[in-house]
Amino acid sequence: MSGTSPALQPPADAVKPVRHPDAPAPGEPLGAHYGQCFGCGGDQPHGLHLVARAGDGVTVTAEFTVQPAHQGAPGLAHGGVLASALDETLGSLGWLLRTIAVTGRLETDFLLPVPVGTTLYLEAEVTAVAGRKIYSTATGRVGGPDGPVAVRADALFVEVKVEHFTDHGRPEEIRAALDDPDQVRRARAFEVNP
Ligand SMILES: CCCCC/C=C\C/C=C\C/C=C\C/C=C\CCCC(=O)SCCNC(=O)CCNC(=O)[C@H](O)C(C)(C)COP(=O)(O)OP(=O)(O)OC[C@H]1O[C@@H](n2cnc3c(N)ncnc32)[C@H](O)[C@@H]1OP(=O)(O)O
Repeated sequence: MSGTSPALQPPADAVKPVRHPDAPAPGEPLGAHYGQCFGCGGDQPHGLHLVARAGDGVTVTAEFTVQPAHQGAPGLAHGGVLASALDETLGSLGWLLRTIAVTGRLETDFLLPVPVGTTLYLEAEVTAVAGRKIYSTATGRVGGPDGPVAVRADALFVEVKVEHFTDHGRPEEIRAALDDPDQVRRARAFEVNP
């Protein structure tokens, strides 16, 4: 069963997404947007360490292998962790639009149990854009990139300014991020007009 609530139906004035001319080339790894990110950060010991690559158009692919720290039931991935993997993959679409956006709504279907040790093969695509609202969809397959869909999601991301983070993040992490030239460069890579 899957379905999308009215909140995730693009409005009549929505347009097709446009891949930014400076988007990473298809196949290029996107890297982490923040080293401490639970989804993609390399410095987060129990994080997902999800690795995403640019696809064609406004799409990305990603892989994530379920670790023992990600269990809900014995030997099975926690649903919230799988939702995080979908959220992270959908979030990485911002690299292709060069837009900073945060998840407003995420609707997830869990179709198959996912054992520890499984690699989840994720794909995400922006389907429509309406002003600051970015509509997108994602799947996570098991057994290979063409295997059965274990999880899927539809989402609404909302474009924000960098002040969304600097105004609301805990000051010590924000200070550290602003003092890190690599972090500032990564944040700018998301923005059309840094
Ligand atoms: C140098 C330091 C830099 C540090 C930054 C570092 C790196 C930055 C780079 C990239 C990072 C970017 C993203 C991270 C990537 C991946 C991680 C995965 C993604 C996430 O995990 S991210 C965390 C979870 N996420 C949140 O923490 C959001 C909390 N939330 C809010 O911050 C607000 O809620 C916000 C901003 C969403 C909206 O607030 P707002 O005031 O700006 O705008 P407003 O409310 O007017 O909404 C505008 C239009 O969206 C519609 N709309 C809004 N929400 C809706 C909903 N839920 N359902 C249906 N429609 C909705 C409205 O109905 C309206 O529609 P309309 O225009 O038609 O009226």
